[in-house]
Amino acid sequence: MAPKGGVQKSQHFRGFAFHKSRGQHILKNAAVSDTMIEKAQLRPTDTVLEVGAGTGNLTVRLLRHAKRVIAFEVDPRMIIELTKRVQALGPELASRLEVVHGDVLRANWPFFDVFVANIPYQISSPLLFRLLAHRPAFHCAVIMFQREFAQRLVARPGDAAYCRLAVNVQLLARVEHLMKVSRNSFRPPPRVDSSVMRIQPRQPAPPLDFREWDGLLRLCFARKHRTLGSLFGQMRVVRLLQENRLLIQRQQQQQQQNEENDVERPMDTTDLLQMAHEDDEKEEVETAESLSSPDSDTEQCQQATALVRFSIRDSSNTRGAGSASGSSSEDESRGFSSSALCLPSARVSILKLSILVTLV
Ligand SMILES: C[S@@+](CC[C@H](N)C(=O)[O-])C[C@H]1O[C@@H](n2cnc3c(N)ncnc32)[C@H](O)[C@@H]1O
Repeated sequence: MAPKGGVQKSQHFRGFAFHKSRGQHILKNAAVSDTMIEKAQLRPTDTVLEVGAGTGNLTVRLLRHAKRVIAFEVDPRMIIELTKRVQALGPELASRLEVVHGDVLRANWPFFDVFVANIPYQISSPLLFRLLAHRPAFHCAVIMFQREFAQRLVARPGDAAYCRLAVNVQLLARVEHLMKVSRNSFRPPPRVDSSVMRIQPRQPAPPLDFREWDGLLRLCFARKHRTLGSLFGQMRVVRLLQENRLLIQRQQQQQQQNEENDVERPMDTTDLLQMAHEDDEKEEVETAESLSSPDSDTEQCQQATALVRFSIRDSSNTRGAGSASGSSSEDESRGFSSSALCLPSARVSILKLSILVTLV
């Protein structure tokens, strides 16, 4: 059955239609596949993870260079084609392939050394953060992205494309633009251009509380054209940060009283994963809102700080304080805590921000 979102009926492969909603644009340019594999610098001992194997144009090449390839694919029709194709290559190569049927974002991921994929673009952001949160960390990833998304990944301070995504990804990984790929390299051709990127996780990962960090970034990027100085100079923002501080203090006191034996959950990359899902969507919404509202500076700032404030309440609720009135399920789903968003700590985090942004 065709998934929701439409089928490009004019584009068929061996009798079946490509589903646009699943990002089914087969990479037909063999030179691009070969370059991706070359840039991944595969060793014969490597286990490779591929997402969206499709009919196997990349997969069959990967099998020739790696010890093992684990390929996720959501569409059973593609899996049938892929399996037939790989079996025709002989038992030795076929035995190196493990195909996993299902949505990669819902699956548990195995261990892998290298990630190589021409992914469905609609899952770029969650997939990327899932990658960066994966432990043990992989050696390198070579990924085809939509060009605009790729440009955001490498954007530097001052660039129009500089955003939370850029800061977060560059904080956690070295990101490199490897090559531009035209839409004619795919069948059917997508409406957008593409770029191949190399991503190498920084090891060890910076010792940060990712929820705290992302809470701060949300404030910093709440209004794109506002400087940090003017943002944090606003009385409204300062007042909200002070309120946050009081809330945190109350939360800590309550925690001490009620949960003496409770150990604080260590910060881990799950927090990073959580924020990633919200990253792009939130930014797009914010951009749309800011365009439609000429006087949205303070509103956006209020929204960002209000979200932070709600999250503190939510976080105290999950520790047994009951349900706070006024917190929507959307707020609850955000799940970032804000110990950094109390005033003194926010100053420290701004310092951290400038140091880290300078470093990456
Ligand atoms: C851009 S095509 C790439 C196909 C092939 N790797 C190639 O380069 O020719 C993306 C593939 O990802 C699959 N796909 C889409 N969403 C997926 C998901 N959530 N999990 C796993 N595979 C997915 C699609 O069915 C499609 O085969």
